[in-house]
Amino acid sequence: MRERSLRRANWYRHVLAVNAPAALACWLTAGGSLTARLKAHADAFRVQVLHQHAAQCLADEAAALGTHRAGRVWEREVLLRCDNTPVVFAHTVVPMSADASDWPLFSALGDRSLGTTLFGDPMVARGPLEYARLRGSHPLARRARAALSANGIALPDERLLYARRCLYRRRQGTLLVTEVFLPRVAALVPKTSNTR
Ligand SMILES: C=C(O[C@@H]1C=C(C(=O)O)C=C[C@H]1O)C(=O)O
Repeated sequence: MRERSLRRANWYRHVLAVNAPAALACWLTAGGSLTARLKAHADAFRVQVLHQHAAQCLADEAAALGTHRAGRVWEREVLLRCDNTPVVFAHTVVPMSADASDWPLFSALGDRSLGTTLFGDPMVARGPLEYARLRGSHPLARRARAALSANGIALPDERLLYARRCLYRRRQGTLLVTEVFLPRVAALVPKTSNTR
C-alpha cells in the first residue's frame, strides 16, 4: 500500500491546500494559456519535446481522464524553456480510445505549443484547475528531474515540486494536461514591452 501511495499525489481544487511558496502560487493559479504567460516573461520561448508516444496512464490520472482503469494513452512530455532555461515540465495524456477527430492537431504538434491549439479552439472546454505537491517519488517528479539532469541541471530528490493539472474536453474526447513548475520559474520577471 505504501508503494502505491508514493506513486500518487493528492490533487486539490484549492491552491492553499498545497501551501506553495508565494512566488509559485501566482504561476499555479494563473488563468489563460501558460504559454502566453511564459512568453511575456522571456525574450525567447521554446517547447523542447522530450517524447510523444503510447504509454500507460499514471495511477492518479485514470479517474481524472474518465477511463475506468490505468489504460493506454498517447503521452506527450515537454520542457518549456524561457531564454533557454527550463521552467515547466509538462505532461499531457489523451486516452487511446479517443477518436482522431477529437484532437485533430495533437499528434502532429511537434515543437509547437499545445496551448496554441487549445486556447484558439472554441470547441475546447477547459475544466477546473487542480493542484498538488509532488514528493520526489511521484513519477512526474522523477521524470522532471531526469529531464533536467539530461540538460545538466541537478534537482535534489527531496525537493518538493508544485504542479497543477487541467482536464480539457472536445467533442467526445478528454485531454489531461499536468504542468510541473520547476524552481527557476520563480525567478522570471515580466518583460516590459516599451524600451526606455
Ligand atoms: C496548455 C498549454 O500548453 C502548454 C504547452 C504544452 C505542450 O506543448 O506540450 C503542454 C502544456 C502547457 O504548459 C498552455 O500553454 O496553457
